[in-house]
Amino acid sequence: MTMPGTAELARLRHPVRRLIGVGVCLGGLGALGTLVPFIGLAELGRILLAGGPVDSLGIVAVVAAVILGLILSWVLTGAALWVTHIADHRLQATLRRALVRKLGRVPLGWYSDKTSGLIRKAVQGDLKDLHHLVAHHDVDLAAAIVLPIGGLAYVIWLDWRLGLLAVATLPVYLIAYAWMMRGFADKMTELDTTFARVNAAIVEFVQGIAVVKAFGRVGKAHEGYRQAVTAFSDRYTAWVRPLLRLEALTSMAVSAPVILLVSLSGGAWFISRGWVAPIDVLAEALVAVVLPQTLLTLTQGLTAHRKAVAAAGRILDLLDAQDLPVADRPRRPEGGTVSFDHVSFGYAADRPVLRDVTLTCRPGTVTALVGPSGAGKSTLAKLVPRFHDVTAGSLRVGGVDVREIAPDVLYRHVGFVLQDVQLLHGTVADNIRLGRPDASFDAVVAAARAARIHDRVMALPRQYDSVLDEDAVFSGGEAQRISIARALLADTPVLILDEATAHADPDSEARVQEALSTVARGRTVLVIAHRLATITAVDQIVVVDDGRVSEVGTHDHLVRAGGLYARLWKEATGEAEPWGREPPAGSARRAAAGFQGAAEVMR
Ligand SMILES: Nc1ncnc2c1ncn2[C@@H]1O[C@H](COP(=O)(O)OP(=O)(O)OP(=O)(O)O)[C@@H](O)[C@H]1O
Repeated sequence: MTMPGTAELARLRHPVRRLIGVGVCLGGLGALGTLVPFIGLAELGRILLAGGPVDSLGIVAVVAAVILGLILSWVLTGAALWVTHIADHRLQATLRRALVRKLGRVPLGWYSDKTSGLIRKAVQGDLKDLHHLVAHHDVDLAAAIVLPIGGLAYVIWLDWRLGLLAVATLPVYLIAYAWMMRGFADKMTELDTTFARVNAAIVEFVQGIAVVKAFGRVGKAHEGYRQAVTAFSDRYTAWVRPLLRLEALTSMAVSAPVILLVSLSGGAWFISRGWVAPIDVLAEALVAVVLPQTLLTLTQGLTAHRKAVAAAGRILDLLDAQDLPVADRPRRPEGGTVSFDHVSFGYAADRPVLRDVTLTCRPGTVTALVGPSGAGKSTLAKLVPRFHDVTAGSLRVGGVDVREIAPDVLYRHVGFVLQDVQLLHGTVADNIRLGRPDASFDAVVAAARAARIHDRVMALPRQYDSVLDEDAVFSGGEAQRISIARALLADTPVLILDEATAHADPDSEARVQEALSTVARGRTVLVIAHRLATITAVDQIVVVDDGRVSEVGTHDHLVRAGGLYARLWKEATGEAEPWGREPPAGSARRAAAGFQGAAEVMR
């Protein structure tokens, strides 16, 4: 993550820069107003201590000026904060909209556990953390600059030597503070890293508690957490303890008694030399006491500011994510043919995952991608709905390069059922309707029936109106069948199916396979097959090995060829004769019924 500099922060605050500017001006004027009572007190003293009759009119004028100054100061500071809080609300709304727009424009492959965590943090925490940066920091800073400058200007106007006296103790504080803050960023990074270890130890402990307990390792897991906490607390104490002692000493330099002592004793000497009048010393002492307050306000806001800057960095990282490139003049795909033409792709530039893949999948056929784990099957299939864009070659759907199809048109053309099914918080019917919100209830039921999930839904307390995670809790296999119903209702000409590996329960698996066979009818289907027994009857089996297509053919053809597929088939089934036509008995035979059924339905 990049820590934003001034330019980046200015970019983030750009939409509300005028409001912040108004807030800063009002805050600066308000800060000047706080000087009025102090100057007024000094002037009052000057009038009262002057010889001769008391100037009552002068007193009234000064008191009126003090009251007016106080009221103005409150009103202006209040108005400044009101304006910057409006800016904060506007910026939050603008950034929320920008984040939502960005989420709609990034490629699907951008979404991962890491980015989902970042989005959650940005929306839940980071936007709130910006509050200090927008609503307070600049106003505080304006006051911290204007108040000392105004106060000092007044004292210097009285006598320049009094100006020096007013800031006499400040250098002690500033030098000590700079010494304490040396290496602050590095120390904070170090502490953040140690604290991240504490968090990781907590997460590890909580997530793995079942396994840890089952294997009787609770003591060991506790130990990891204890060590992480001790390391953090040792480092923190080692850094902070000497600083606290020093801070206690140096903050004395800007405390009111010390400032008054310096001002009055120094002032007495000035008076004895005939440089200034006694009342001028009083005015200087009052102003000198106020000056350090602004510094303290700034340092107190330092942690909130630091948090806000880090939050701004994370938000900018999200907003700067690369958009999915969209063609200026998009074209519409015709039909459901999917063709890979010398396609290469890699997640990192120096590590190709797919190399020179050429392949055609025709409407009304089922193509199964098989191969060793990590060979690139999922990556290949996910290129079709543009989870990522090819790095070389071309991938066409309906005769048009996917990069030339408008994303919404592409998503209406290519549906996918992934292993990691995402069901949304909402009713069962809404979840099935996701791809076609205007579908009738009858169409929803028909899709659920075809996906073999209707009976299960009817057994729920509120049937199709049951809400996920409230009165509808589905097993992995059932969730997959809901997502199959969703794909069926969306009725896309091309369908990508990531065959579920997680649902080993034979009954659930057989039902998922049955459901898939219905979906396959009349479409171009690309199946990522993890169990070979389920795809023996498909039209085309594509063997992917280390990112290349190593074999293409039907089950019989590939088994006879005696290559990688034949070896995988033998391993999967334990058959002595790899060229045996019949799928093995038991669960594999049951599973095989799925895509065989699909292929038969299509013929
Ligand atoms: N989002 C990603 N970022 C970086 N590398 C990835 C990503 N997804 C997959 N890979 C890598 O790409 C390679 C191919 O992965 P892929 O998931 O396509 O293989 P697969 O054949 O589908 O494997 P499996 O059968 O185990 O699911 C692997 O080395 C994997 O680590």
